[in-house]
Amino acid sequence: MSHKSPKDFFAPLAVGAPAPLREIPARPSRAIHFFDPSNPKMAAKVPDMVGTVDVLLGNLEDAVKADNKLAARQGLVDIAKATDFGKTQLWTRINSLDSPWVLDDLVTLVTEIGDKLDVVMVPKVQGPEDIHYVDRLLAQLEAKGGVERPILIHAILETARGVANVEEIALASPRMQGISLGPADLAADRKMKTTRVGGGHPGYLVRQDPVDGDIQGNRTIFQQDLWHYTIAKMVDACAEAGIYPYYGPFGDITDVVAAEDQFRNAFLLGCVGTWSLHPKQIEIANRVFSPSVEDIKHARRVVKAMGDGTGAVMLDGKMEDDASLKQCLVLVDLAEELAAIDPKLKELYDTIEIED
Ligand SMILES: CC(C)(COP(=O)(O)OP(=O)(O)OC[C@H]1O[C@@H](n2cnc3c(N)ncnc32)[C@H](O)[C@@H]1OP(=O)(O)O)[C@@H](O)C(=O)NCCC(=O)NCCSC(=O)C[C@](C)(O)C(=O)O
Ligand SMILES: [Mg+2]
Repeated sequence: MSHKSPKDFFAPLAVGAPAPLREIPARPSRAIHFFDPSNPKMAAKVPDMVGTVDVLLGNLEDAVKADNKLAARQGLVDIAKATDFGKTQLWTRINSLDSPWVLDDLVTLVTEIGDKLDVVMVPKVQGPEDIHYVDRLLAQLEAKGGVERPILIHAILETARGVANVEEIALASPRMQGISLGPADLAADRKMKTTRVGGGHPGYLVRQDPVDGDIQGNRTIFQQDLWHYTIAKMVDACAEAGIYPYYGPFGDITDVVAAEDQFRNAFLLGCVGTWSLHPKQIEIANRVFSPSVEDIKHARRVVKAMGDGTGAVMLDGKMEDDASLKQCLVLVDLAEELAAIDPKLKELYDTIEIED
């Protein structure tokens, strides 16, 4: 296998394309809100959603009817041209690389609205070769369209081969911004026997041992997380590459409680955000992926108690040291990033008083 030199890795892939970024900026992206630009009712809501959600994503792939593919592409161009997105990011999900639409998706979007598009989400990524293809094409189109900053790439992990190659995918290009779980396609590709879009399954469980040998007796069951292995693997791949992991879709729109649980599991495991498929999932995602007041209060106390950041101290009967401080700094840094774009959170975090 041939490797690129570090020098070439950070060189533009087309004459006239912008230089790749050395680091992917930590822009808040708690909810990536999906809309179908060919659906007039949804499209009409998008301008008013600016500022209420970190990312608005014009979806062109699955969930858009085949007959509406061209209308969705054009609808996204029209919305992007007519809207000032402020601090809200604009992403798209293009059609899959083996589809008849994807080439025109990329050509049209980059040349028409490349200056407004922050991230291109690529579905069903199988390996680094898929990222290399999009990488070169984006560079050519950026050069053609005079785009001045590189458009980033986000991969969806939704095939068994993609999961097997996740580390290589994460490291495939300096454009890689992050990776999301695609639980529905992944389940089908793996031949899992589920029929839901993300979330748990009541049959996937561990049962308490029989009490006094009574097998038929009342035994507590603990439902397990079907996605733990994949999310953990994705989080490690993203952390190694310096990019951002995301949960993905939770299809039971009415079950806001289980959606919140799934999102929180992902947050605790290292994800920075999730998808929102319906307006009511935005508030859940924004809340879950923002550190709580209690977390920030505790984190700031540890930072204060640790002084120069070395050694060990006792706080409330617990040992704190260099490593627990680093965990606290993850939360403190995230709170600062979020406060910079969310005035309500800034106010909330600013009013926290730290005890000794
Ligand atoms: C579920 C659906 C059909 C329910 O749509 P509905 O109209 O029946 O729902 P509603 O509750 O009646 O909607 C209330 C209002 O909100 C609007 N609305 C509703 N949703 C949105 C939205 N997203 N953005 C903006 N507005 C929205 C809707 O138009 C309506 O407007 P109205 O009050 O004027 O009548 C609809 O919400 C929807 O189509 N959401 C997006 C679905 C989507 O993008 N799916 C693809 C991502 S998941 C995926 O692909 C899997 C993956 C990763 O690939 C893999 O695991 O393999
Ligand atoms: Mg899918």
